[in-house]
Amino acid sequence: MQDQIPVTVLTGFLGAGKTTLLNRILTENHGRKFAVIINEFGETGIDNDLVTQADEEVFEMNNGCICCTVRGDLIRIIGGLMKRKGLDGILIETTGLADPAPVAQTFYVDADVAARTRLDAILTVADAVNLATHLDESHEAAEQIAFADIVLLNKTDLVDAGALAAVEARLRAINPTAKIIRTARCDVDLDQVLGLKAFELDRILEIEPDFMEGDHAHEHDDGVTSISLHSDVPMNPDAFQKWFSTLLRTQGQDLLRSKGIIDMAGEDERYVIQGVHMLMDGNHMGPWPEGKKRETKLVFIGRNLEAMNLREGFEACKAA
Ligand SMILES: Nc1nc2c(ncn2[C@@H]2O[C@H](COP(=O)(O)OP(=O)(O)OP(=O)(O)O)[C@@H](O)[C@H]2O)c(=O)[nH]1
Repeated sequence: MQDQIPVTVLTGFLGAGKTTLLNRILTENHGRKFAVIINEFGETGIDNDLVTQADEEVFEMNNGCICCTVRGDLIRIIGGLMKRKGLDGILIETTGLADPAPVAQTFYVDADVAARTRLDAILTVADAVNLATHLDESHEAAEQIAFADIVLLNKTDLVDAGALAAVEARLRAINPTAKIIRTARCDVDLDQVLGLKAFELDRILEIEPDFMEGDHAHEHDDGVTSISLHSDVPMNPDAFQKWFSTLLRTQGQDLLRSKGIIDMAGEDERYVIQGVHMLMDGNHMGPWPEGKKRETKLVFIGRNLEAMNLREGFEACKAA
C-alpha cells in the first residue's frame, strides 16, 4: 500500500484570513512540498495572484462552488496529483461561502481518492471582528466552525479582550472539541496546523449522520452574489481610492468581501486592494510579472450588489 498523502482543508468565512495562512504555510522554510488547490467565489480569480508563488503548484477552480458543482474537478486534480512523486501534502482553500462537509466527503466517497489520500484536518479561520455577524446571517459560517478540528481565531489585533472572550465562547458553543488558537495575521506554528491526524469521522457522523451517503444536499445563502469587473485601461489612483473607500464606508454592511489587483495610471507596481466589510487594506505588490499584461481585476461579493452601481462607479475611475 502506498503512503496516503495528507490533505488539509482550509476554510473560514469571506475575508477571515485563509489566503494569509496559506501564504504563511508556503513561505515558511519547512522543506516540505505542497500542492495547493484554490476555489473562489466569483468568476474572476484573484487569489491565485495573491498567493506567494513559491515552488508550489496552484490549481484554481473558479467555475462553481467546491462543495457543489466542482467536485468532479477536485477529484480530477487530486487524481493528477497522485501521480506525482515527492508531494508531502495537499492544501485546499475553499471559498468563504463553502460548507466544508461535502469537501471532506470527497475523501471518503471516491474510492481512488480515499485510497491515496488522508484527510488530516479541517482548519477553520475565524474573523474575531465579524464572526458573530456572519454566524447570525449565514449558516455556512456555522458549519465551518462545527466541522473544524482546529480554529484559528484570527484578527485578535483588532478586538479587545472582552470581545475576544465573547467570540470564543460563541465558537465553543458550536464546537466544544476543536482546538482554538488565537492569532493575528494567522501567526501560528505550522506544527500546530499541519500533520495532525486530527480529522475524526466519528465526530463528523455525530454532526451529520448521512455524511457517508453520497451527495450531500445543501443550500447556499441565495442572497449573496458576486460581480467581477475588468479593465485594460489603467485606473486614476485618486478617483479609484475615493470611490472604493466611499463604497466600503457606505455599503460595508452588505459588501462582505472585495478584492482586486489594480493597474494604477503612472505607477510601476501592481496595487492590491482588499476589503472585508468596512475595513480596507491597500498595498503595492511588486512589479507586474514578466509576460503578464497590465490589467485591473476587481471582485465584489455581497448582498444587494445591483443597487450599488458598481460597474458605473468603476468605469468612472478609468484614467482618461
Ligand atoms: N488586522 C488584521 N488584518 C488581517 C488579519 N488576517 C488577515 N487580515 C487582512 O484581512 C484581509 C483578508 O485576508 P485574506 O487572507 O485574504 O482572507 P481570506 O479568508 O483568504 O478571504 P477570501 O478568500 O476572499 O474569503 C486582508 O486584507 C488581510 O491582510 C489579522 O489578523 N489582522
